[in-house]
Amino acid sequence: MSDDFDLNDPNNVEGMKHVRGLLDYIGEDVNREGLQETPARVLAAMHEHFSGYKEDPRDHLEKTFEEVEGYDEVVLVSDIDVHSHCEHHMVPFVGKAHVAYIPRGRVVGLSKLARVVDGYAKRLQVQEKLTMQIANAIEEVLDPKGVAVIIQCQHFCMCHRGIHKPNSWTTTSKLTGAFMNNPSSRLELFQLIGMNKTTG
Ligand SMILES: Nc1nc2c(ncn2[C@@H]2O[C@H](COP(=O)(O)OP(=O)(O)OP(=O)(O)O)[C@@H](O)[C@H]2O)c(=O)[nH]1
Ligand SMILES: [Zn+2]
Repeated sequence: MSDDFDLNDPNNVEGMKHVRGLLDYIGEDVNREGLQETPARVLAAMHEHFSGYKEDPRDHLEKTFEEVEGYDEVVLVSDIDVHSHCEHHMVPFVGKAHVAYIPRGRVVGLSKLARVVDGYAKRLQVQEKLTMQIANAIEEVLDPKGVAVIIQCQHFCMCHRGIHKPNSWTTTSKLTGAFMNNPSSRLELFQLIGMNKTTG
């Protein structure tokens, strides 16, 4: 159990009651030994999974660096692990995000792009909205010459329940500025990502 989880906090007391209700709902004996700490563990896990509500991910992009000798080519951070939860079923969707931008005079710390992804992913989401929120944040704060966000995920609600298609992947993308308007920038992006995609 994480040290900062307070069993006596009224919010947590109430939350644990709800988890016990769900355990009862699925037919469990809520009093058996193995489940004694489960309600608290579930809440602590939810704090982690949904920590994004406590932040404005755009804040991560405020600090920038200008001493980059005028670098104005593609900056791509690829294969950023995504772990989010769909808002329809509250089950995970997991995969990768590729985030790129073309700077206009200043660059941002590379880790901050992954922090923006996490800040929005750690909420209840739909993949399309997650894609747009990341792209909009970079667009608004950095005002770059172009932004590209491509997300590829497996949705547990589609893979492990319902239609049961465990091999299905969902790809979403948002391209702006040069990535949208300039075919050679787009081609370069896809080559850098290794997707070899040549959408025209
Ligand atoms: N567009 C979009 N749909 C999603 C996402 N995550 C889950 N879904 C879909 O949300 C839909 C919810 O459909 P409903 O018919 O209301 O719910 P359901 O009866 O549980 O649907 P099934 O999954 O088909 O059994 C499903 O088709 C899911 O595949 C997402 O990120 N984007
Ligand atoms: Zn779902």
